[in-house]
Amino acid sequence: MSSTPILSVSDLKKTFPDGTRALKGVSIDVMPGEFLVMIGSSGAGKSTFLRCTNHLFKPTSGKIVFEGKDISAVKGRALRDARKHLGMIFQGYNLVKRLTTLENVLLGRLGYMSSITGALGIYSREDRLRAVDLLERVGLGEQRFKRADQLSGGQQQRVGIARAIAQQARLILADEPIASLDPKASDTVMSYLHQVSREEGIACIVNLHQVDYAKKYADRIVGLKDGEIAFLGSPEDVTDEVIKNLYGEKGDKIDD
Ligand SMILES: Nc1ncnc2c1ncn2[C@@H]1O[C@H](COP(=O)(O)OP(=O)(O)OP(=O)(O)O)[C@@H](O)[C@H]1O
Repeated sequence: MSSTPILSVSDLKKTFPDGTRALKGVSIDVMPGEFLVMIGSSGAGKSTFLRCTNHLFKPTSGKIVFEGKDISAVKGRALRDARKHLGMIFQGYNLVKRLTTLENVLLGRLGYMSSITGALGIYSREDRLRAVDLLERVGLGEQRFKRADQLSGGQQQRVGIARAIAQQARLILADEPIASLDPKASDTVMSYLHQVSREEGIACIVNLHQVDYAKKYADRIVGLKDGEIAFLGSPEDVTDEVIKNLYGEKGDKIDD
């Protein structure tokens, strides 16, 4: 791993208009290719952190440096450019339901096309072949002509992973990618995500409720509590005491 972070967040704060202080000064560096998992109880600020990082929410203050560029206050074209290498796997923010699986992967190429070819969906042969290849890598080669809304939840998340690679993402933000999946589908999605992170050198920040999955896959774990980092360390350092501090009780377990 290189020693320059792909993402460097300093003193990020987010206060919502109703006065809720969701982030109270979060600082973290994410290294290229690093698989970081964020845990913490409901309302701790995990989603807000990811949404501020990709500007779905406007941060109240703080600095966000992505690929060496300060993107804290970018807008319009500069924001689109900044997001070019930022993959997102969000619940309900993921696929265009009426398009096929393959077309959804190809959407990852839009940032690299002119607005006309993009609007007309004129993808190069190279992009198409690569998209088919990527779907095969996430075990969905056979499903490529199926409409996205006919896929299972786990399959949809895997399309999101393929699309992020097509997009040449350098960082994937995944907000509870396995929240509504059964244990088998959860493990499949997590292992594909982890595998592409390793193989492509794509850094990931994954918000999870399940502590066991966090321990199984993470290089480092961030524990958020009341909008602040309460734990930052390796999976082995997540002791029962850490869990008790974060959740006030034992963390969720993989129940299969
Ligand atoms: N749009 C909003 N307006 C006001 N408060 C909000 C808004 N979005 C989130 N919050 C509040 O900010 C805090 C952090 O919420 P956030 O969704 O980031 O937590 P989380 O850790 O992702 O929780 P969960 O695991 O349940 O998704 C909570 O108190 C939440 O109620």
